[in-house]
Amino acid sequence: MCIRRLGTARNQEPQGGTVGDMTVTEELRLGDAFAVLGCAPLVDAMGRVHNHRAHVLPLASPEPGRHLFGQAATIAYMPWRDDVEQCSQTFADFFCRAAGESPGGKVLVLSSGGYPEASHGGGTKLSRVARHGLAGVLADGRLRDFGELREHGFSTWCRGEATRWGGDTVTPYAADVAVEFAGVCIVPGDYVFADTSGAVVVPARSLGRVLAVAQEIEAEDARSVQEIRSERYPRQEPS
Ligand SMILES: O=C([O-])CC(=O)C(=O)O
Ligand SMILES: [Mg+2]
Repeated sequence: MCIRRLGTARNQEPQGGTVGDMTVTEELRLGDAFAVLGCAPLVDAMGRVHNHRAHVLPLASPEPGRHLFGQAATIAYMPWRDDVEQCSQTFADFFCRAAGESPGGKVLVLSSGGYPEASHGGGTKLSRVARHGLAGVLADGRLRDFGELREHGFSTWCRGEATRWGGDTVTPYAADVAVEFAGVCIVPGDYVFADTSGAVVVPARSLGRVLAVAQEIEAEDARSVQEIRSERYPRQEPS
């Protein structure tokens, strides 16, 4: 059974408590800091701190004004088979294993299972995200019922809307494991941020460093814009 500790969907008031090592207030503040920066400086900062790919190209959302931030709770999808035991387990089982004992504020991450055009869930199954206080959903596949997802109040980013049920194409296979997401490795507990520009995945232990470097990059960019404002045209090379 899922244990609901916190309500941190972005339309809800924080109810106190902790998310991982952080209080809910600290995590909301951090999410706001990410939102102010946006994806590009965060991706640049990841490039300075780490060598691996950390960015996802823009996704679709039922409510693009809602950014998504939180620690990844992962479900790995696979192509559906009629003879594999996992394919007969329910989405609820995988959801609870992914979200763990403290689902509040987490981001449910769904890998594509090789079929990004297939539906990976919809308004009914994903109503658990609101019920158990997760921040939202990041799906490398399509989702159904955009209208319902919008009403649930959490933030959703995915490959687009689907109308056809996808349960005979893809199926949850494992929970709380590393997943491949659009060419990026997402490990449970990584921080993910998504907005209209795309998404970025930050290892939990690098969070403070990446945020600080992204803020430095923003300051460098602001200085460059100031210099460009007083630039002569054509540029005069120093003699
Ligand atoms: O049934 C599904 O797999 C997807 C869906 O529409 C829902 O969860 O509402
Ligand atoms: Mg539905």
